[in-house]
Amino acid sequence: MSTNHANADRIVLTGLSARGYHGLLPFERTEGQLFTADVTVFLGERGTAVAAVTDSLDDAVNYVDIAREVVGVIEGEPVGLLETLAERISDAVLALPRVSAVEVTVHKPQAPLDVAFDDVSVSIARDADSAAEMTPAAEPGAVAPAAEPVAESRPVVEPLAQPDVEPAAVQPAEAGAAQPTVPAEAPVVPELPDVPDLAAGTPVPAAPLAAPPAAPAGGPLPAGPVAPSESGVAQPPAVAPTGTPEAPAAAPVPEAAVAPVPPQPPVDPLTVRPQAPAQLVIALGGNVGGVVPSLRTAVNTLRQTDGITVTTVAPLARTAAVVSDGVEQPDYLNTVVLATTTLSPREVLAVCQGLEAAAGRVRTRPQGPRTLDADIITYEGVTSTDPELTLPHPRAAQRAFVLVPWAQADPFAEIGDQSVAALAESAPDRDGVRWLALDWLDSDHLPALPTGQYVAPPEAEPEPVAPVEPEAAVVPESAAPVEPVAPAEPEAAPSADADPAEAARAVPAEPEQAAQQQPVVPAAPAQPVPVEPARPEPIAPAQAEPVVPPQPDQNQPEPPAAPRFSGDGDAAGADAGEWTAPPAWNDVIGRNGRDL
Ligand SMILES: Nc1ncnc2c1ncn2[C@@H]1O[C@H](COP(=O)(O)OP(=O)(O)OP(=O)(O)O)[C@@H](O)[C@H]1O
Ligand SMILES: Nc1nc2c(c(=O)[nH]1)N=C(CO)CN2
Repeated sequence: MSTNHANADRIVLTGLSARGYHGLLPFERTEGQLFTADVTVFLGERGTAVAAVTDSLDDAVNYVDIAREVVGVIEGEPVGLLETLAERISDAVLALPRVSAVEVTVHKPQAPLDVAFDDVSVSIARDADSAAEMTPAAEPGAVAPAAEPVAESRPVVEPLAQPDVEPAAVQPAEAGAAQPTVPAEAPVVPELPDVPDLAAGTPVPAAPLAAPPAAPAGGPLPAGPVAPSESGVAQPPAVAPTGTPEAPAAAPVPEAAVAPVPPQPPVDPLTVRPQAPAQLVIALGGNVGGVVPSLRTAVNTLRQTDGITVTTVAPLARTAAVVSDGVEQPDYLNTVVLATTTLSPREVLAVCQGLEAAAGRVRTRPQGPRTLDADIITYEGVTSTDPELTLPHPRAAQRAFVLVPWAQADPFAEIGDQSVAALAESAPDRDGVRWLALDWLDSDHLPALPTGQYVAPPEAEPEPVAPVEPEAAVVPESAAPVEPVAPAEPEAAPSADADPAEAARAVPAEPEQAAQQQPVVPAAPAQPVPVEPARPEPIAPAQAEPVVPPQPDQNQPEPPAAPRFSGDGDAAGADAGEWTAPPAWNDVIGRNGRDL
């Protein structure tokens, strides 16, 4: 940076992050990884003076434009070196009006190093004059301007926080790799080995897991919370596990600079811990037993798990069961936990499976009823098609029972570049989201309705079927058309005093949508049903509490007949098949699923 800008007005943006495909290794070009840029933009002669007076963006440099330029370069044409990336960012920012100089630091925190490290970055400083002096034909960033003082033009590569790095492990990698567009003298500071690598290098797998070759997909995993080891930070997991990373032959490194590392089998990237805490989204749900205590226990366990930091817990949603086999199920309670983690993806999966086991989950069939389901929805920077751990979760983007609470917790969340909030509204089961409870973790007064099935009002005049036993009787709320479910705004969430009948009215309006959902049971039976308070799960947490039973609606008219419904996806009430009494809600919530 030129010293004449030292006191200049400036705009500073830090941590501008995007996924890029820069690097010398083939998998970096195919899988991509996180790049972050810090940019200090020095303003021209008048600095911010004019804008400060006019208060008009027309007289300012819009930081939105700066961010767009930077992210555009990161997401744009892949380059091999951080130096090149920094130069291109510098060029793009300098091209903005009123920018006189710029300082750029590019971070690559997931660089494929085979040692523990926090970050690697390249910093450059450029001013508009020196940029203009650059050879027009040259690739941006390819050639440092001759007129620029070396001290200013030379990229500074800063491997950070690497106290344990063995000298032999520090290799000129990106810098030393033959790059035709980079002048030989440019990157003189050795960069940590941005090379080797998944294929021939020695990334540090997560400590509790077996060595990479011994950690096949689906291999044994620790069944409970996992504490990260001090030294377990390793190369980033931004690699699809299905592809075998190629040997680094494509990234030639000077012979003498290569540490003698014996060839090793590829590492399963899902066993690798992130170098910086990775964003994590976990979905929790259950429809059997004491679901609320189970969910609370799961959240508390996550909070207490070393290597996981829970940042947000979404509202609790009551949702119609989404099933693939047409077999009816009680409604679910669902929530989503946002966290950061220093655990590897497989370690997080092990934690999730530990939560399920602790909740007494027994797998009956795929997507069957369960005391607790804990799925990893996204793990920052990791995509995987491994059936043992598919990331992002392959069905999450179509599941309102995940998307709705997730969007409540993070309105700007994205999955696969799509807005979670937008997906939530169009998800097929959107109308099956009956309500949300905001304070479900702490409230002594849970919404009146626990899980339990809900029957949509029959559409056609129901034919009498069989006399309905009072215990088994389930009563349609109304045979009249009902209002569609209101968008799940937090304000609309029922309070602890919510009227069960009110919630019961929240049924799908569309017959087709109703047909996609489970046959449902009225939440507010006309006659009181024997209600057992929910017994805590065996592993119930200290604050486990019985769920408030629904109150019968005394104003409810007697039903003319038991509702008919189809278990095979026909519209509720339109099926001529045998009517079966679904389990009353208290069967589900209070008896730990024994009657299912
Ligand atoms: N992202 C993921 N999160 C959790 N489990 C996953 C994930 N990807 C794959 N799996 C695997 O899925 C297997 C089945 O999980 P589970 O029994 O919870 O499925 P399910 O709940 O019936 O269906 P769904 O996955 O549609 O929610 C697990 O053994 C696990 O290894
Ligand atoms: N509403 C709802 N439906 C489901 C759920 C769930 O959590 N909520 N989980 C499933 C399998 O994981 C299948 N169906």
